[in-house]
Amino acid sequence: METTSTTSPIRIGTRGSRLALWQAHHVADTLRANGMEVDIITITTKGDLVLDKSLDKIGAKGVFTEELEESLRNGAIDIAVHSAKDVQSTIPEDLELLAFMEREQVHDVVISFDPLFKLGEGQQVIGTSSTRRRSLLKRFYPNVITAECRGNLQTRIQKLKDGQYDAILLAYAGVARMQYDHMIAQHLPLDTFIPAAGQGSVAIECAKTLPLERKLNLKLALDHKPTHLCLLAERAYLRTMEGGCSIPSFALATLDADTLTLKAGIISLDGEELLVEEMTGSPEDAETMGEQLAHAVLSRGGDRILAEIRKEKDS
Ligand SMILES: NCc1[nH]cc(CCC(=O)O)c1CC(=O)O
Repeated sequence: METTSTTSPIRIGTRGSRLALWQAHHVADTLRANGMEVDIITITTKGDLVLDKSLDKIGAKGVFTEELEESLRNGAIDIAVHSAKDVQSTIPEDLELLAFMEREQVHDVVISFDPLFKLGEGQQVIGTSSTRRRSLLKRFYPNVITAECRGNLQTRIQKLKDGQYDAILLAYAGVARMQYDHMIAQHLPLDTFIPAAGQGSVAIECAKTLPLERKLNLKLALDHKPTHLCLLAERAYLRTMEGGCSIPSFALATLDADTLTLKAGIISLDGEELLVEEMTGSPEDAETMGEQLAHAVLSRGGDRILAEIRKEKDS
């Protein structure tokens, strides 16, 4: 077979979890469809190894990304594939986010072996590892008991099966990609369970030194412009909040014709205080909007909520 590519195959670096591999294969398929040759290289990260600690306790930024970034630097891989949600808000100076792939539905879902399960009915133990989901549960379903649930999707579902929880909360995107749709008991509404910045999109990272022609070809094949614009706004919000994944903040941008809408906020760990701000503007101003919205949230009490969260974490 003849190929249009005259250079060496694109080496795609990925974590080894099933979701990560799905994402890497999604990238590989898309690149092949664009006439490129690819190799997938699996790399184990700290986030995959340390399963007995809650993510906000491991604390280090980028527990899922560090090893992949090192491989970009030393040239072992050309691109790294991440869940956009797991990419820290500020990436190292020598690397860049080249592309964001078209976003899957962005909401959270309730997963249970009981198809009739409904949040808030009776005594329920809900598994989650995200401070955002835990805080939102406390606010909107004050009677549920939340329990730590870490690990990759298969591990979490196994824990659910073992009876550790009545249900768990997950991102729809991962559930759909792993074909666990049949276990969805409830779809959580976007107006209350606002997702984490970047949820549902796949991010492509590379070293700034990757040859320009290669970068352009990759971007052309993989980048979804509307998703990219939305993620610029959400990530600027996250960066300005200095949130990281351990802070219960959330941000969701949507693009409708030529109007970008950004809704974002923060919630206290006990769920008592919820701040949500919304803003519309031009997609050209995506990053400025994220920054402005963060400043609005901070000045309206978000700074105090953040300080309290940091104090609780340090104690
Ligand atoms: N932090 C783990 C993680 N990173 C991305 C996803 C789901 C898929 C996505 O949002 O792209 C998940 C699991 C979850 O939150 O349910």
